[in-house]
Amino acid sequence: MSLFDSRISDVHNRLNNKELSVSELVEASLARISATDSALGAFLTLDEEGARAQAKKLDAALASGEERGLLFGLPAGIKDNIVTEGLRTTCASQFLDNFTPIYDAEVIHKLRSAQSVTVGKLNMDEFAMGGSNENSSYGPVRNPWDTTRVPGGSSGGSAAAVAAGQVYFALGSDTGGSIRQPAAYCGVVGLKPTYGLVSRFGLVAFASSLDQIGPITKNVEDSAYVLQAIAGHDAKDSTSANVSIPDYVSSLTGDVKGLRIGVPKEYIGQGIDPQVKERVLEALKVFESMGAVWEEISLPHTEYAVATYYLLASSEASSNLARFDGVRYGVRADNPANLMDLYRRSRSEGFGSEVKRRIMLGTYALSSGYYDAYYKKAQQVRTLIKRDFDQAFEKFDLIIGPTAPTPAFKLGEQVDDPLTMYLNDIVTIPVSLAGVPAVSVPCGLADGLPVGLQIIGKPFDEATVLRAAHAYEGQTEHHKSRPALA
Ligand SMILES: NC(=O)C[C@H](N)C(=O)O
Repeated sequence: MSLFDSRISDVHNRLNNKELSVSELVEASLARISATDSALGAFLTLDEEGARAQAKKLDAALASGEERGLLFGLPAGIKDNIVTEGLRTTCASQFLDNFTPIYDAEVIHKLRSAQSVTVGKLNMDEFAMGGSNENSSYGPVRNPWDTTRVPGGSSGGSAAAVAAGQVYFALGSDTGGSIRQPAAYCGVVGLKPTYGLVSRFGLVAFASSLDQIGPITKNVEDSAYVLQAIAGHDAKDSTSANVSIPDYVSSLTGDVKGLRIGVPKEYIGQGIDPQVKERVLEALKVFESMGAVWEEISLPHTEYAVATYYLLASSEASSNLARFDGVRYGVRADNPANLMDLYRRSRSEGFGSEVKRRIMLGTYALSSGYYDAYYKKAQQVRTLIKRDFDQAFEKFDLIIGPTAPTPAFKLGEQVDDPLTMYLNDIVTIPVSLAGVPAVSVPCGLADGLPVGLQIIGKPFDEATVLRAAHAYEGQTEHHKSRPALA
């Protein structure tokens, strides 16, 4: 068994018993990265020196018996749209190729307090726009289960790095599925928290009303640990919720007897691969065997979710990305004739084609004369989608379905077809628009590729989502299957 197959609590026991040191953990992570990353392309920046120095410090703390943080000594990878002081942060965009932040995101600050070790920054779709990691300026990430396939996106590097045992856990960000879909494709656990639970301070904004940071891990218990470390109110993020944070780790132990589960017929109907549907139905049987009850429900506005998302997310992106003008950050066009020329050329040369597509779409939707028909209408539909969830949660504790309609597809298969690419998020996007929490857990294979089960909960009820996921995991072996490259 590899070091990276054991749970956080097991690693902590071994550190306690002096069977293992933090330096050994960090060396194992760096060795694994050097052995596998030329095949995967998960890392954009490695901080070997920083990681080794931090490991030394933590080993000294261990020897002196100081109190330890929740994630003590665990090598972690960070999606490259989360700013890290002194460590290059590119958002996988050539626009930010030379950008080194001068401060840490709040989640990085929290990881520091929890005493994990950041080993580097992870590849992604440029500015988190994409579902395959093929929109990175630095080349795609490959799926550790089959390197001819995509790892999903936009947190593809985060999911692949965890699946391949390069790091213990990773942070990703999810706007319309970017944590859950790559977690599903790579056979790992990906949690998108309730909007507002985790601070967005220092997350490079894509669509501010949707973006959330969350953990990608090998199992549900570890997910609870990482969430525990990063959740909580932050005055620096005006949308951060001031709610009390439960003990996620200890609430894992309850059972799921009597839990009421709704299964939207729209999530297992047309467009869903039959094998994916089969795996979901098998998972529901496991829940039944544990005493939960489920019935089919309807979330009637599901069919409008993808269109609504691409109007709203692109509108917000067009506004957020206005700050990349060639003056304030990153790359600047050579010898501009005047200020307009500097803006125009820096943006034309700096952004990739998907980012440009979203900026144009969003600018169009927000422009006068079209605003009411597109942006405002999409906001109204978002409310209807949110109401579907509110109504379902009056009767049910959880909603369950697949995370993605198919398993991982081949590299290159959908790059020229943005609409097909957008439809991969058909069952993650409604959850994002409603702002509710959801986790993707492995629920078996289809043609040798992982399938993800999506467990969706009430706002700020991550404890129930994780408890159900943990109970399911305890009854199955799916999370133990490992990719060829692990
Ligand atoms: N960012 C996300 O959550 C993924 C989604 N596929 C998008 O491109 O917007």
